[in-house]
Amino acid sequence: MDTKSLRIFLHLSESLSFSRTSEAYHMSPSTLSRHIKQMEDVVGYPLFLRDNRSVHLTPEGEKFIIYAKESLGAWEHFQQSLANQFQELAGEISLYCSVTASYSFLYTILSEFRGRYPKIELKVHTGDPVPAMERVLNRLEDISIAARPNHVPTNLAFKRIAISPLVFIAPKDPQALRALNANEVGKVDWATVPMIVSEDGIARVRVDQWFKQQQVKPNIYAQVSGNEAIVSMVALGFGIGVVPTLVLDNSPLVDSVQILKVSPELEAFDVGLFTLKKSLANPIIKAFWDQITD
Ligand SMILES: CC(=O)[C@](C)(O)C(=O)O
Repeated sequence: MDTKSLRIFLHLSESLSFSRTSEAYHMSPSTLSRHIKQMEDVVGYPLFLRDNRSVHLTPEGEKFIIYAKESLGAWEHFQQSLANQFQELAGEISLYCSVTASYSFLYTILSEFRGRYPKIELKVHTGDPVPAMERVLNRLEDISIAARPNHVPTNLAFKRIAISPLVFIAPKDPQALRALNANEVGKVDWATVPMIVSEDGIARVRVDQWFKQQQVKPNIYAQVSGNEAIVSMVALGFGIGVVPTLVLDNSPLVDSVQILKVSPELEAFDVGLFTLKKSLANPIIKAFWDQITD
């Protein structure tokens, strides 16, 4: 039976007045009567007893109220579930970050997001953080995690996740240290010590500036892409490196290296998410962005 008929029946079962119910449904009392008659034919029993002065429900009519309410409830429930399905955000986001960032941040970022938006699929690409911002600018990724440069392009939005000091690290083993002309912590011959630094990017800019300030030309032994590998090279005794502490904290080699106290200290990394400001008009990216609180 159609939902409109069920609603009309329920209205009449409450009003017990053909004139009021016909008015409510903008039909004449005789059309309403015909409607009810058709329903009674389908049900096979009279639903109402009527005479000139009053209208009463029959026992079958009473039972039919239960059926009508249940089926309308089920119908509404069904419609709601369709509506929810269309309102639920679905789609794909691509995210670029370093392996370290995936260890440190993805769990926190994604654990709530996954529950709230199960239909948003995530594509995570990991690698050297240096090109992370560029990849967003070039639309290779929707979002990336990286350190904020001193000048962020105006079409990019940035949201901080963490501050991580940028530190000089040396091998912990005293013999390995001595082999590097750095026999005492804090006493390093900066002109000769082999340096292991980022090939490029913010860390490299800061290290180069630091050496310039010291008026020393660094002896660059290795240029590495990806901070994790800098820790490995230093742990193996190849030189002194520069990495954000975040990378150290997540490195299996953390116990093989030590942080050197240097003055002045390097400017810390301001690590966070990048996306194109334009992309925030996309509800999926906006949903991801909005659930990050620094
Ligand atoms: C998140 C980031 O880009 C770091 C901290 O620099 C890294 O993981 O190397």
